[in-house]
Amino acid sequence: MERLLPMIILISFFYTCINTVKFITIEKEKQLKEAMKIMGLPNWLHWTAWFVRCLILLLITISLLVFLISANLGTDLSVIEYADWTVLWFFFLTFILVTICFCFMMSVFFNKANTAAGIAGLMWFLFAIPFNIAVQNYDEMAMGTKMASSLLSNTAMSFGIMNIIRLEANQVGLQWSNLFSSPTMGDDFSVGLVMVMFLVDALLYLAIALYFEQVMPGEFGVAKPWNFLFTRDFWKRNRIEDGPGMRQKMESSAYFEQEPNIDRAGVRIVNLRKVYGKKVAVEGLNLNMFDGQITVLLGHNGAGKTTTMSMLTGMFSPTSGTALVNGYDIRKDIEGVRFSLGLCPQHNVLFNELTVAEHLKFFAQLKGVPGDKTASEIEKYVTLLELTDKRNAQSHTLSGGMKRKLGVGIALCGGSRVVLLDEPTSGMDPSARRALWDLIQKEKVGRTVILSTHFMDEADVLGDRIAIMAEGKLRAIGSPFFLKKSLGAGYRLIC
Ligand SMILES: Nc1ncnc2c1ncn2[C@@H]1O[C@H](COP(=O)(O)OP(=O)(O)OP(=O)(O)O)[C@@H](O)[C@H]1O
Repeated sequence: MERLLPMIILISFFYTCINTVKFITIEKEKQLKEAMKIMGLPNWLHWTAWFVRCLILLLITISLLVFLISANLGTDLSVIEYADWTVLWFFFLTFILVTICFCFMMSVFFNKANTAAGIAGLMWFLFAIPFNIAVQNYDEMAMGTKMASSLLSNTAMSFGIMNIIRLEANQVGLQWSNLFSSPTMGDDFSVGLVMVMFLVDALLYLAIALYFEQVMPGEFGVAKPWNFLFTRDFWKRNRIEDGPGMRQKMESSAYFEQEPNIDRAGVRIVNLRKVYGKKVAVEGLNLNMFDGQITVLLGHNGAGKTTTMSMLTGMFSPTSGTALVNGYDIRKDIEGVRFSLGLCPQHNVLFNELTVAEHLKFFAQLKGVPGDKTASEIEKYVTLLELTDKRNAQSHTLSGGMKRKLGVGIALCGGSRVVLLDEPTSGMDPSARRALWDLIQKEKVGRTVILSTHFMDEADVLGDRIAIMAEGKLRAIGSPFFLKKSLGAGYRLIC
């Protein structure tokens, strides 16, 4: 029983454990986590939500387990006769705290959900190996060795169960009064010490998870330097107030129009460069995008528009150069950048089970809209997006065009100051495109809107300024009128 019971407990936690790792990693894999963080989800809230969810599930598991092993049901599992069930329950409660932190730790190292779940399942049982090796000569083991092996939570749990069974054999059982006494003469290791080790392990696993999440964020996200904890930027929010003083002299030429006379630029891009392996996706980009204007990034497939936007939102880190978004530096303070950002990514990032209204509510609240104002915010965007009939439809039941509309609504809601729309009208019919154009025009007041497209007509209608990109470089920038004048070819009909 000393070996069998730990194994039964490991198996009963196994399913919840690998599922938790899987679902946390799915959020990462499908970019949902980054999308939520871009629109204001604080990291602590993300982990707390997962913690509470797992805690509830595992509390049910341990309550059933304690009932099965300690109630006198006459089954093979009814092995506990003398122990106080409240101490047992508390023992398992500390074990589930460390188990949740174990799941968090496993999930940060992988980008693919199935790989993460597979490896986590394997590690779950590997973490119990030291116990299975040590169990034969447990009584001869030094205290230090027992403590060190207990850094693996499942080994610590197995030691704990072993002591609980020995206390049963002594016909006293585990009680609050003997929590820190060993059932074996001359041994200092006890169930109480195991519980202390659970808490030490939980803190250790959580620290590993939070640290590696920052330095190895995976496919999406900006990696912090390994010593980020010791840098000033990590502890101090650093905002540069934008205004006339920030105005740089931009050379005007045949293809580059003089900048408009607007004081505040929501986005200032300085020498931004991104290289994927050997492919230079964005090369030395210098561009300012102003308040109250729609700046269109126009370019063919592969011109570098999405890469530029991804760097502005912190989805990818730049190879060199930087940008100030609303005064925050994308290399140093991505949380500050995200404070005022709304994003409609190129591929719809929606929760299948949430309805249109629930999406708007969730993202509006993430961006800080107070509870009593969310209803009017939902109403406003459901009406503007012409999705009134679909307000209670789950997102997976919407058509492609409706999903794009919802994505734009999510980006705009909550008063985002800087709004990035990556090909917002792709897959829409002509009338829906025109309706969306009207909406974007109406909503640009007081915001810096950046929109990418490869449709010339869209750029012409929407763009206050159009930045033409090709092969990662800015080739021309100016108002539609300026560009038509300087780049226009062919016939000209003047009426
Ligand atoms: N994750 C990646 N790994 C390697 N190369 C990439 C990656 N993402 C983009 N690229 C390359 O970088 C270049 C710019 O791609 P990007 O997606 O930014 O272009 P785009 O202008 O947004 O095109 P589209 O209109 O098709 O979305 C392309 O040549 C693309 O193949």
